This record gives sequence, C-alpha cells and structure tokens, in this order.
Amino acid sequence: MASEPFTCRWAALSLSSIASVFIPDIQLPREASEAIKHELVAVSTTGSDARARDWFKENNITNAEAVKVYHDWQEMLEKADFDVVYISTPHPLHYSHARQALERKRHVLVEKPATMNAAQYERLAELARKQGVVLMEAMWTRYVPATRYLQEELLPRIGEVRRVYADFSFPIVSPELPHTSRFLDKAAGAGSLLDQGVYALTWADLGLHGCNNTSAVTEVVHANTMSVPAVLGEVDDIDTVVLSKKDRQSAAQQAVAIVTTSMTLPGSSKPSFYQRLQASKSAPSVRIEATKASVAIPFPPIRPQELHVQWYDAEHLDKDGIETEEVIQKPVERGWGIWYQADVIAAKVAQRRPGSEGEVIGCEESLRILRWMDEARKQAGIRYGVELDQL
Ligand SMILES: NC(=O)C1=CN([C@@H]2O[C@H](COP(=O)(O)OP(=O)(O)OC[C@H]3O[C@@H](n4cnc5c(N)ncnc54)[C@H](OP(=O)(O)O)[C@@H]3O)[C@@H](O)[C@H]2O)C=CC1
Ligand SMILES: O=C1OC[C@@H](O)[C@H](O)[C@H]1O
Repeated sequence: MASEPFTCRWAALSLSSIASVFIPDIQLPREASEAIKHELVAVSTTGSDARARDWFKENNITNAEAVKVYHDWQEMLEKADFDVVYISTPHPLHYSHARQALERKRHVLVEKPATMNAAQYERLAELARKQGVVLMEAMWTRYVPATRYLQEELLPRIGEVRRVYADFSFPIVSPELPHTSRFLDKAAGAGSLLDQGVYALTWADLGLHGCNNTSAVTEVVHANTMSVPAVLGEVDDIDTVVLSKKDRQSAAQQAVAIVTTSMTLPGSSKPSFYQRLQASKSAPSVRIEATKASVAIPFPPIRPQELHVQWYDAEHLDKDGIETEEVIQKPVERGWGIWYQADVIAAKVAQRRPGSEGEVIGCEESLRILRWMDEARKQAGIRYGVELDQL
C-alpha cells in the first residue's frame, strides 16, 4: 500500500438500483488518516442528462458537478479518466461490458453473478491477467467484518465442517411485480439461482472451503427447481442444490451442503427493500456444523453482522456439561457495508506495478460457484436463451 492516501476514482457503468447503494456507501465521510478514499468521476447511462443530475441529487453524490456523464458506455470506457469501473447492468450484460473494459486495460468491479456461466468468467480472468489489470466480482458479503471473522478466527477453531445449510430467500417477486421487471424477464437473466442463490452458495463455499482446503473437491449431486407461478419462460424460484465435498484422492465424502433460495418466499415484499432486508427472522439463514462447534448466521445472509457459535467440545461445556453459546457481534462500521469490497480492489489497484501480470481477486471462489451454478442449472433444467450463455 502506497504511504500517501490513495483516492480511487470510480466510473459507474449504469445508474442502477444497486449503484444508488454502492456509490453513496463508498462516498461516506472518512477520517483524514484513512489510507483509501473514493470518488465518483464518471457515469454512463442510457437515460438523459437530467435523469443523471436527478440521480446525483437523490443519492447525495458528492462533487456531482464534476462527474462526467456519458450516454455511450463504450465512450466512457475509452475516454474517461478513472481508476476502476463498477459494472452493475443486468447479469447477461456483465460479460460483454467487463470484456470491453478489460480490453481497454481498465480495472473492473463487476456485480454478482459475475457472468452467466463459468466459461465467460474464465475468459474474463484470462484477459485480466494478460492485460495486467485487476478484476473482481462484487460479492461484497465476503468482505464485511463478520465474514472476515468467520474465515480468519472461527473456521480454524471449530473442527472439521461436516454439514452446511445455507439459504437466501427474499420475496423480491410479488404478484404485482410487472413481468418486464429484471426479476421476471429471462432476457435480463431473471431467476433465483443466479440472483440470490449465488449468496447462499457463497456461504456454502465459505463453510466448505473457507479454510482454503485444497485436498477436496465439491460437486453438485442434486438440484431441483420450482418456477414462479403464472410467469412466462419458467423463471426459477424455489431452488434446492445439494453439494458433496469429497477427498480428491480417496473420493471419501467429507461434508455436505444443502443450499436453498427463493424470490417469493417467505413473507411480503411490501415495505421498502432495505427495511425488509434488515427485518429479523426466526430461523438462521446459514448453519455451518463442524466437529467442535456450529456457527449460525441470522438473516439477511447478504449482510451478516453477528455470529452465533454453539461450542460443544469438552473445553467449552459448562459446569453441568451443557453446550455453551457465544454471540459475536461484528457490525459493519458505516453505511450498508458494500464499501468494504471497494477498499479491497482499490488497495490492489494502488499497489499495481506497471507491466506486471493482472490479478483476479477471489477468482477461485467465483469460478467454483459459477461452476456449481452451471451444474445446478443443468440438473434442474434452468435455461436461458443461448445468446445469454455464449462467449
Ligand atoms: N450486490 C448487491 O447487493 C446487489 C447486486 N445486484 C446486481 O446488480 C445488477 C443490477 O441489478 P439492479 O441494480 O437491481 O438492476 P436495475 O434494473 O436497477 O439497473 C440495471 C441498469 O442497467 C442499465 N442497463 C439496462 N440495460 C442496459 C443496456 N442494454 N445497456 C446498458 N445499460 C443497460 C440501466 O441503467 P441506466 O438506466 O443508467 O442506463 C439499468 O438501470 C444485477 O446483476 C444484480 O445481480 C442487484 C441488487 C443488489
Ligand atoms: O443481489 C441481490 O441482493 C438482494 C436481493 O434481493 C436482490 O434482488 C439481489 O439482486
């Protein structure tokens, strides 16, 4: 990390709903002593200049008058002076938008799911390395304090993980939602597995591979789906995926994960999206069960802030020999918390040495999950138009 503070200059490819969360989050006030700062310097939008100015006002964008507005995203990638482009278009566009950014030697943060399938991301990763730039999937959940604590402090202490339950169900789809919404339009990549299941699969990956255990391989052994009722095009909704982790040499099964997702269960989608996402629910969204302890993560699993650890090894039993539970609070320090990932990629960009090979942050994890989703789609019969899956 350079000694002087690094201000990462961002370009936003589209003024999406999530961009209205990400950009304000990275612009939240920081201490002068902080090593990394962020500023928005350019946007591209299919909307008008007026719409862009309204968007800046609605989202309290700092220094908005200095942000350059493009109506051609390729022109922005070609001409704008920025460090990293944040791509938050609908999933089927991620591959082409990220590829064209990488071809112009741009550093890229691309929203989840990074691409529609693993082959597309393999192609992007190869290009990023060749071009000497940084590529990262915006799976921001991995970078918040609670997830970091799980990986760095808990997984090494809870023994061998034997079973993971991971769910991310959120009724983003209500009966009133227009069928033109990206959540119901297959041409926009609609479907629970790619949109929300990717988070539950990320928790399965953290539980099964969070300790970087390379002596095992995890495969999809079952996948099932039920579509959103009364919607054209078989939009997958209530999905179940079972993963089996096996030793590479002996093929002995070491662990299993049961992963579920839904865009209609449970509850109503009436109140505001972000209020609902913070409403507590009775059952945990994630349980990681190991030989010395189990770790439960409350809803919403996309933004974990506490870990419930139930210890059952001898040294943690109470005086009556009963298991003890520990609740560990790891709140995000400010805003929504989607800014942690921005600091990760900004630090890598700041450290770049000209001419060095490029880097794909979290590449192995992103590819593992994309391959699981490819196989789950095949077993469950979740299909998109061929053009969405092409290279
Ligand atoms: N990490 C997270 O927490 C979340 C991530 N996401 C991910 O972000 C992505 C976007 O989701 P969301 O924000 O809900 O989507 P929105 O539908 O709100 O925004 C998508 C934007 O993409 C732009 N766009 C659409 N079609 C085209 C096109 N053909 N060419 C160029 N731009 C286009 C439009 O921007 P404009 O009008 O400016 O042209 C549109 O507003 C998805 O991949 C989703 O998975 C979504 C929600 C949460
Ligand atoms: O990434 C996401 O986070 C919250 C979900 O409900 C949303 O639809 C999805 O795209």
